[in-house]
Amino acid sequence: MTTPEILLQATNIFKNYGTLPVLKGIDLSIAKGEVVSIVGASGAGKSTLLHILGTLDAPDQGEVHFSGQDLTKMNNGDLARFRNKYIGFIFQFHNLLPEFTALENACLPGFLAGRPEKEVKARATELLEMLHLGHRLEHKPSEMSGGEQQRTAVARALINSPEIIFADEPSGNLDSKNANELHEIFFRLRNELNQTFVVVTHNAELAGMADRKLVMKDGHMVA
Ligand SMILES: Nc1ncnc2c1ncn2[C@@H]1O[C@H](COP(=O)(O)OP(=O)(O)OP(=O)(O)O)[C@@H](O)[C@H]1O
Repeated sequence: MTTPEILLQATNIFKNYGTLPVLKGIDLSIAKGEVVSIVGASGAGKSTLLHILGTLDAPDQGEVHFSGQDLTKMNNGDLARFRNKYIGFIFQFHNLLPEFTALENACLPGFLAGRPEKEVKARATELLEMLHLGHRLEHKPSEMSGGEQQRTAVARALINSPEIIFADEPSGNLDSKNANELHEIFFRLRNELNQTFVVVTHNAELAGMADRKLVMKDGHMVA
């Protein structure tokens, strides 16, 4: 058996909000092509950890290595470029821009990366079609269902072919049918594209489907 390629490694992560200790020495590593779920009670520190792993926030102490680079040593400009190129995000509330269509929303990170417009639009169209949104390209978020909006956010997360996708309660706002469809998409993307996912979820079914389930309690990883 070949050793899995470690994509992301976090070591001894600590984070306080003021006097509140939230992360108390977290170690974890994520291999390429893995779907890892992070579960735990409300307030355990899951979102805080996800934000640090995704470079949206910095730890007070500890290191996050991505393909060997120490992200905690990068300046903000380099981090923003790094994030745009290598990381995709999916949040509970899709965070789509209301005045833009599905196609335009999905294109945005590609435009920010400075890629050619034609190439980005073609890829966004392909992704939206793959996510069964070919008939919704010109619809604005308010003209789409919750499931359609969230699938648009998936296309946006995938547009720059990120190495890793961080999802924070991605199905928290969906009914069970749309939630199941979204979960199936994650595993299809993993199986077909070897896409790596780290998913914070309260959905027991999704957490159980993951290759590994990490459990957080009071700022510690307990399993
Ligand atoms: N920006 C912030 N400023 C101050 N405290 C914060 C901030 N963000 C989070 N916290 C606190 O840190 C703790 C951990 O929050 P976090 O959102 O990481 O938990 P969680 O495990 O994701 O919870 P949930 O399942 O409810 O989303 C909580 O007590 C929260 O109130």
